[in-house]
Amino acid sequence: ADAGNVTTAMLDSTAKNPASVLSFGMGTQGQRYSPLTQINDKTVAKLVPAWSFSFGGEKQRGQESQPLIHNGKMFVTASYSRIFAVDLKTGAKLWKYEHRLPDGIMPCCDVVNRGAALYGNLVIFGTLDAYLVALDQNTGKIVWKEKVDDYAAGYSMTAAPLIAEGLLLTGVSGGEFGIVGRVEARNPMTGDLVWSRPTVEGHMGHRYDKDGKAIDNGVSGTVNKTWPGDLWKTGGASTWMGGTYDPQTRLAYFGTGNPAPWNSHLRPGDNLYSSSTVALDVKTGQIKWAYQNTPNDAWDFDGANEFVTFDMDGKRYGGKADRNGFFYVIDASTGKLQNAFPFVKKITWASSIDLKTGRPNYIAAGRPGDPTKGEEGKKGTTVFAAPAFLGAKNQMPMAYSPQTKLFYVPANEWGMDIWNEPISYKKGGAFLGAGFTIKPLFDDYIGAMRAVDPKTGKIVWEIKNNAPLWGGVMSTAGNLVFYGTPEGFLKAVDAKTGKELWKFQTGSGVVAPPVTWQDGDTQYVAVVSGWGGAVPLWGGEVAKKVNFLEQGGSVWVFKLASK
Ligand SMILES: O=C(O)c1cc(C(=O)O)c2c(n1)C(=O)C(=O)c1cc(C(=O)O)[nH]c1-2
Repeated sequence: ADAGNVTTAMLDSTAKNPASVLSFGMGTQGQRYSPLTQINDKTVAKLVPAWSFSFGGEKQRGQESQPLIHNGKMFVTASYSRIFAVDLKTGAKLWKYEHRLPDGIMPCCDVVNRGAALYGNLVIFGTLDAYLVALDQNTGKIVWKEKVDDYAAGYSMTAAPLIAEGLLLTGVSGGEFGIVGRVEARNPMTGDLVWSRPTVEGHMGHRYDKDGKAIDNGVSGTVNKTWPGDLWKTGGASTWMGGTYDPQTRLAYFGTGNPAPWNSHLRPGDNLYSSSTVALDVKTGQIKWAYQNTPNDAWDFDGANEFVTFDMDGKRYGGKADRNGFFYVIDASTGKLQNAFPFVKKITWASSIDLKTGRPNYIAAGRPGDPTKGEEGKKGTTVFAAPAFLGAKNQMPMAYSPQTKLFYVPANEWGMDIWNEPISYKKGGAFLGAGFTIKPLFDDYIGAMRAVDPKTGKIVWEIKNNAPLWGGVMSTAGNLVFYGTPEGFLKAVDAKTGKELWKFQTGSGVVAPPVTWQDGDTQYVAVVSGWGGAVPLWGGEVAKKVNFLEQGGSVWVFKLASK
């Protein structure tokens, strides 16, 4: 494995350097593709555990972390803002850091963390009370610690930070509490703020320097143009899944979450830049382009999902499997929509996306009613909507394979009854103005691992899964796709056909993405196991149906038996 300090050049080429996993996404562009072939469609049947490491204690719940691999060590975060360094050869603990969390943290969707970032000699991660902590990779000692925002106002951090062009780029969580989403850039070695860019219009003409002074952004905007009154001040659009970065376009891409509150009748207008992808100039924070997936979002569809860049017909595009059920292919340099097609069977809020205007063709009856009309007492008319608010795809990252030219999307088929209620903003209170009941659509499955062709919009193959899929995906040059299931399995399937080739029971549900690397002559695969995340908390009937595994907290490492 690589030794020494992690540099920008190493991060920009980590996808091509199979000795390490230096960033979330297995490369900042987030393809989650490995060129390694020792473990392949012919050999994978011989994959066996090399070691397993327990996160221990009573603190379990959702484990969504993607491990990082560098310099003979694994860096893996765990629930409740913990991080471990583990010896790659032996699986022995090298150090552990447990952030001291105050009472009253408010993560909406479990006490999760999705991973850390590596830079220089540091490993950096965000905490549930909205701090960033940078530790020495060798000792686990704190090098710097910065408060990002006020947890009592609903701010938290669950995403892995992104390093691009030598800067640390992070988002914030808290869309359900009416926080204001933003992207921040810091000096990764010191934690000093370089710029901060809010993702809610009203702040639209501005970004902020390190002293909080507004600087013209170069993107013109008008306060109140897409937000009524003062609602933009509590407008959500949180950047809770973090971002990706493409060294070719030199842009960082951040998805933005739902506009707050959920009740869309309180905020007529598009509510920019909620439920969008924003492309940022890394050095300045200027928004180079923005594309809104769900203008005036009424279903908590968010737009937070990852934008993964790839080559098609000699051009650079980004793919995004949105919670709203459509898969978008967008010019990564300009933001121009190239294609948008459904990747789930049932979508009730829009019939299609107009490729000329980039806007959805709404189905009016798909929008929950206005409580001020008093249709159902204080509630607005309840509608059945699909996808459910937990999305056609949620936080679990998809993969792209340049070999098969397919995206591998962990999709879910479900709907919900949803209605609106009156609501006003109160600091630290849930800011929804809506209620819901999630419902399965089919008897035999909710999850569906789907191979999606970005060019044709065709689903090339699918594998149904009883429970909702909530872990991420990895593709490899060995013609393999790896993914985990809430039923506890890590699976390997044929990337071209979807045929199942191998599976292993990890002992708890898998809601985290696998990784692979090669140390000397041996290829390894790792995945974190530990059931949790939003489904058991918010899934209602669905959660009852799938809560069949105990909680857990461990990381599993595999290699071929003959090695
Ligand atoms: O709006 C937000 O700030 C925000 C944050 C998070 C989060 O940080 O985990 C989730 C969501 N929204 C969300 O809508 C959602 O469905 C969700 C699922 C999960 C999860 O980890 O399982 N987190 C979140």
